[in-house]
Amino acid sequence: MPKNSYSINIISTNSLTTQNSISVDSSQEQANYDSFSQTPNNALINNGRPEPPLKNVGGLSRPAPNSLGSQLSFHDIKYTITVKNSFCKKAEKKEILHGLTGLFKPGMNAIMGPTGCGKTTLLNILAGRADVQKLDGCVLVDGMKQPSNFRCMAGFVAQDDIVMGTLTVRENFMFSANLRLPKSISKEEKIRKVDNAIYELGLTQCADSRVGTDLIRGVSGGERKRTNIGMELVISPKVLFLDEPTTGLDSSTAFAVMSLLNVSKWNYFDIFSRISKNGRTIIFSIHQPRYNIFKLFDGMLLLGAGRTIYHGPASETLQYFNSIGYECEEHENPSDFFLDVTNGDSTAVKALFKSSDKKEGPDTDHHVTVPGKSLIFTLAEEFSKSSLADKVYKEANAIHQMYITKRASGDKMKYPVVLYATSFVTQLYYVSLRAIKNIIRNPSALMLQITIMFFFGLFVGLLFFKLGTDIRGAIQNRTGAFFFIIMNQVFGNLSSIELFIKERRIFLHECSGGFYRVSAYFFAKYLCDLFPMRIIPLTCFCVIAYFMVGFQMDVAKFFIFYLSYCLTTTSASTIGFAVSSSTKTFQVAHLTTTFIFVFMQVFGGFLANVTTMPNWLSWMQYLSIVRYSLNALSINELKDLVLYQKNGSAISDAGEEYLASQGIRYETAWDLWQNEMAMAVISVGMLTIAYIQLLRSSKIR
Ligand SMILES: Nc1ncnc2c1ncn2[C@@H]1O[C@H](COP(=O)(O)OP(=O)(O)OP(=O)(O)O)[C@@H](O)[C@H]1O
Repeated sequence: MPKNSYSINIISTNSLTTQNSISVDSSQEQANYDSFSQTPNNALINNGRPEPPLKNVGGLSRPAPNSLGSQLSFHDIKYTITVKNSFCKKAEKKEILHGLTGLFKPGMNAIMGPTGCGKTTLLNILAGRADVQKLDGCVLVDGMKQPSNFRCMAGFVAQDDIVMGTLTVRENFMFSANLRLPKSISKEEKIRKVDNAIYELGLTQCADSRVGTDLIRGVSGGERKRTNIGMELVISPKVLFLDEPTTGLDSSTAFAVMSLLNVSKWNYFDIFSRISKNGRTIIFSIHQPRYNIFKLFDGMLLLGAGRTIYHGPASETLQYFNSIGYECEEHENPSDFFLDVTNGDSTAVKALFKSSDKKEGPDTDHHVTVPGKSLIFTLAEEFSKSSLADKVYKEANAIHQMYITKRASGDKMKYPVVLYATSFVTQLYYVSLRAIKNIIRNPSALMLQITIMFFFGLFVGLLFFKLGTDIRGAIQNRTGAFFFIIMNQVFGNLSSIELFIKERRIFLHECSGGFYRVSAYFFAKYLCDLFPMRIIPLTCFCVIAYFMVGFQMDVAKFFIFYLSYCLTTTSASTIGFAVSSSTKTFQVAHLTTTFIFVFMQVFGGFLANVTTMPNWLSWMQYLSIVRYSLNALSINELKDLVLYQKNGSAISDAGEEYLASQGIRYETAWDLWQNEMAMAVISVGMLTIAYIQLLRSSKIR
């Protein structure tokens, strides 16, 4: 027997039972399970060559009936997207998945198929992460309607690694455990779970190394992938979804990762205590796994152009294809063979020629001459007619029928809804802690902001050093200083646009995974940006500039100056937040925010006198934070300012005269405070927009 000959090997001795939390009698349950499990005798497939049985397909036996995993069934799933190929063309509807039905049980369930066949789309649907507007059909979890927040209960490892690179592996695991495990679990228990995860995932060596970002070298690709998986395993979800977990890994690392997942069938984190040997449900999409990975699979769904080509026990796949006339060559990897079959090329097609005389084989000419979709269509039809499909569909339909019957009889059959594991305050605390760690570990942005403000304060101070009270330049120089200060503060806050764009993927992933509420993330990010990145640098600037320039030496006036400056900063930065939470790209956010700031500058009162503007245009000054800021600073400084002529005579109302000429009302305290209020209102308004946009984006998938 050649070492590398592949065949399906069947376990027949293990107790083939399943968990099924819907109330079916045990015989029915056993029957249901068996239809999805391996055939009881060693099968002779691979063109009839006998193979010794695998000791253990998947390395482990089937999970016990009281398994910790869930059973997911999906019924007539259709997913339709709207595609607009060009600006002039009308949008067209495109169906990606064409009425898929099936079920996944505790164990390792693979979704395979060529690129673009709809694996990720189906995975997202099963994980409750797909856009329900585009979805037709239903997904049942343990025979009950999938709750809308199912994504909070299940683990999901995305195709691209999404993990905070500035934190260490351990810190990332702790972040997940602290936010997603309930309060009832003690701190010590959480630490134990994290330690176990680190140990079991083989991350002990790099547990205290940073994961790494685009700029900072961190752990290796395989360790990064395992960190992503660990973030989900640490909460021991009943169902774990993984989108192409082996992509980008070398074959032995890929095997190591998949073997670890296979272990998790056995109630991953109880593996030491051996409390139980119950399995979890692991569903993943995968491209072309090597043979020893393929051997780990229990269930398999092979897709082609959104249709089912095969669905059933992984160990029966080759047998099935053999039965319809496709033969896996002796040294060929089954995964490559499946792709060849669905793509209609290479060895699979050669096999077709060989098997063309088979009675039940497909129409060889048809396959060879009509590649692509029609081949897929034929394969899908072939499967739908098979006895295997009959078994799977019967089982899935029985679950669906039971759900419909129970619902009709008034039983809501709702899956228990799990809300967030932690409170708003806890979430705010941990997200803030992470944000602060991020700033401390990547201090260049903060240091740059403080340094720029420090030097800019010095520059303004030197340029307008000790302005004095000589009437010839006092007012012009003061308004010039205000211009510098306001423009510096407004445009200096362009950096705020990166707040929600930079971490957008992490936010969407974590929000979908039930780490935190949008509000907790929003306030944590805002507060952790506001104080270190805005308030500290501006305080530095204010103190230097105010005293060097020599504005009026009055405590109240200094604090009003400081407040006006704070409000200018916050309103400018919140405009940046509102824009950045509404767009996905940095360039769009940058251009939009710059445009808004320039527009505000025009109506700010420096470049054009707003009193001389036509009415239809001058109202725009009320949208300008530059205008409010200038008004507040001017009233604060120029009111009650006594200036002196060359001959030494005092002029007490020169400042007021200037204010009047600019259309700035200054008589009452309200005239000053209404400008401060306006900036505060703009800040709150922009924060509200930013929050709503973030909330919206967390729901768009
Ligand atoms: N939002 C979308 N807009 C346009 N096309 C989409 C969208 N979502 C999915 N598709 C298309 O639907 C098909 C299935 O996509 P999906 O990502 O599910 O495939 P896949 O099997 O996971 O592919 P891969 O293996 O390359 O990751 C592809 O042709 C894809 O281009």
